[in-house]
Amino acid sequence: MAKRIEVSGLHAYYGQVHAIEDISMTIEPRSVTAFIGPSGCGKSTFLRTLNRMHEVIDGARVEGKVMLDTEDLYGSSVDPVAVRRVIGMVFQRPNPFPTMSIYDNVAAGLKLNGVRGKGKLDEVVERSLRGANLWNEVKDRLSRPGAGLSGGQQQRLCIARAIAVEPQVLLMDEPCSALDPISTLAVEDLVAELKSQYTIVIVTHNMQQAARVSDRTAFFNIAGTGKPGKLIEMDETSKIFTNPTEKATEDYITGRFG
Ligand SMILES: Nc1ncnc2c1ncn2[C@@H]1O[C@H](COP(=O)(O)OP(=O)(O)OP(=O)(O)O)[C@@H](O)[C@H]1O
Repeated sequence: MAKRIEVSGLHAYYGQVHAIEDISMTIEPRSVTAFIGPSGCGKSTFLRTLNRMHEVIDGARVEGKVMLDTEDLYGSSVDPVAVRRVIGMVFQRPNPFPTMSIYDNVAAGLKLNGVRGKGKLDEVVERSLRGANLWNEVKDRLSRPGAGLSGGQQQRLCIARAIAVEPQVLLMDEPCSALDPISTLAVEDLVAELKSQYTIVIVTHNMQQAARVSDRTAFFNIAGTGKPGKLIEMDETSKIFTNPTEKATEDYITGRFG
């Protein structure tokens, strides 16, 4: 299921604003890749170019190439909605559909994909909630609103919703920033389990988190206000955190940045 992402020469713009410049990298399947870097360096923008979410913003555009195994995601015959289906996304703030039950939150994407039949839906909902380490906490209240769960539970519900449709890649944009430390650990444990099946990319401001959950880390930086963000280096996480090649990376991870 997991696929490799190969990015080459990627630029992203918001109207006249050149947000990220000339990014090339390979994101390996069945592993976790972390994106770190100071605020405004374009981590979230770059993440959103990987599943064609960037272009939903008025005036936003992308140049360059993103390959998902052998498929060119920006190819002229590619449907962006289909791309978003195979490259799922989990956002900073848990965003369950507020009026829907826990069950329907997880089943929504399946129903949209035309899956019918209670037996099949029940099976996928249970498997996804188990996969998100949430089943035991919610199995007796599946018909209650998803919005009634705690923040950490809501985030795991959003992860269950994302994995229910069996994506090939899971993009996570600061998925723990609104969570308490216990819920954060629950989500990190989950990420560690999911990586055996998925290609996972996680944007995080928390460097301990990047060190705990990721196999490879990409450090992005920005030369100054109004300048585009750039990829400075990408390597094994242990290398980035102990012996980075670039001085800018070392300054950032040791807190000397700025
Ligand atoms: N909707 C938008 N319209 C115009 N400019 C935007 C928009 N979203 C982001 N930008 C700009 O693009 C640049 C990169 O922003 P982005 O949010 O990707 O950075 P980031 O590294 O994820 O930041 P943070 O860590 O603070 O979330 C910034 O200069 C930002 O102001």
